[in-house]
Amino acid sequence: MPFRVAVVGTGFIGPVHVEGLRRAGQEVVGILGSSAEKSKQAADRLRIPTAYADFDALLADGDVDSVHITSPNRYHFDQAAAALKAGKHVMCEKPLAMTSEESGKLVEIAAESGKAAGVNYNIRYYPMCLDAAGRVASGELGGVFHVAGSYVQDWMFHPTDFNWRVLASEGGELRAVADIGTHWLDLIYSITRLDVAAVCADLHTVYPTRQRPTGNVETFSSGAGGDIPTEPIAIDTEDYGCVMLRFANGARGVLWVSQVTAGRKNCLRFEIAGEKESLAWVSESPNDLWVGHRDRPNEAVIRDPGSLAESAQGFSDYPAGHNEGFPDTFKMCFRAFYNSIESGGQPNYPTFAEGHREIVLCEAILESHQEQRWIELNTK
Ligand SMILES: NC(=O)C1=CN([C@@H]2O[C@H](COP(=O)(O)OP(=O)(O)OC[C@H]3O[C@@H](n4cnc5c(N)ncnc54)[C@H](OP(=O)(O)O)[C@@H]3O)[C@@H](O)[C@H]2O)C=CC1
Ligand SMILES: O=C1CO[C@H](CO)[C@@H](O)[C@@H]1O
Repeated sequence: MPFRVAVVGTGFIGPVHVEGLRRAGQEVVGILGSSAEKSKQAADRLRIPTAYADFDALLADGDVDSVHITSPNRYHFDQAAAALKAGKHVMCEKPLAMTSEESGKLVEIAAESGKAAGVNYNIRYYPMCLDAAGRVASGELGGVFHVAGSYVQDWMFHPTDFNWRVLASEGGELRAVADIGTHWLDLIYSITRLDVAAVCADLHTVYPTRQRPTGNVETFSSGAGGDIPTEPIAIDTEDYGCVMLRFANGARGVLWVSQVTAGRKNCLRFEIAGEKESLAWVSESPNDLWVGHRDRPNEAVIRDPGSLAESAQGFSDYPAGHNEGFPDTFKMCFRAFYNSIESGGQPNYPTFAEGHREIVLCEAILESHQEQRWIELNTK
């Protein structure tokens, strides 16, 4: 029997969850938007049986086993806590909450509930990222020397580009680092299993003032431009960040994030230098993994379900040459989540504890920037 799932949020990523859930074999039974009218429109558009009038109606629906939260960040804590307390499994979008106080409480609430609680760090589920993790776990790479990479976009490039994320009150005190940087940090953790022991950060707001349209702007829709009426608004979150990292094993790292780099639509890159070889991957060509050698020719590995690392088996459905991409990662993350619930085994998905760790890291990054010094994290 499929799990019966309700999705919260009808913007950019809510429908991606609906599609991913269906492709993962689960049943989407209901949807909630920011109003009864928005719920109804989304239910009609996406062919979902129930449109909820409000969150209480969703919680009261005994047909719902599981809730996927894709509302803006500031709602995550209340909605995830209430859903767990109502006996539902929860898959919440990243970042898990606005502060580590909230995310820490969510970890406790999840444990008390006995329900499954995951955070949608979907990028882990690109098959070549899972394959990279398998290579590191098998010892093929040897110990990690250092890690470098970036997550770069251009959808905030113009001062007329606006979204709720640019306001700390809506998305949290950190923007580029929390919104996309935590994907990179989570991915590197999932591949190397190395904890970050200290951070040193430099953040920058390129546009301290933006033009806010007087109506709502959905993620990745075009910005204000044209004739849409706007008002100037002070921006209290960063467009850019550079973070130096020290890992618990002594390895070093550097992460660069930007939401104002023209032409980079949604580009995550990493390069991991190990004792025996290096690995590199770019989300713009996600079916390829580069393996670098000093004493023999480098390798360009093309995704092929038959030759993926053992731990990546089952997370790639299409033969080599039939590319898998962004929507597939949602399907695979949800497959991992629901398979783990069904099997009753250890979580094989990004947990609330891992989502909490990202928020702790974000706070250390902000503190480092504000105090212009290295900040150590408790890695015990
Ligand atoms: N893992 C990934 O790859 C991605 C993750 N995300 C994460 O997903 C979340 C949503 O982002 P995104 O889809 O881009 O944002 P959007 O603004 O495009 O969508 C948010 C949706 O939530 C609705 N909403 C607002 N308040 C509520 C509420 N109280 N209850 C239910 N729905 C509500 C909004 O309605 P209305 O428009 O009417 O206000 C809108 O439909 C964020 O946390 C973001 O970080 C986003 C993109 C990619
Ligand atoms: O998680 C995310 C990944 O990239 C998006 C675009 O796809 C975001 O900006 C976002 O919140």
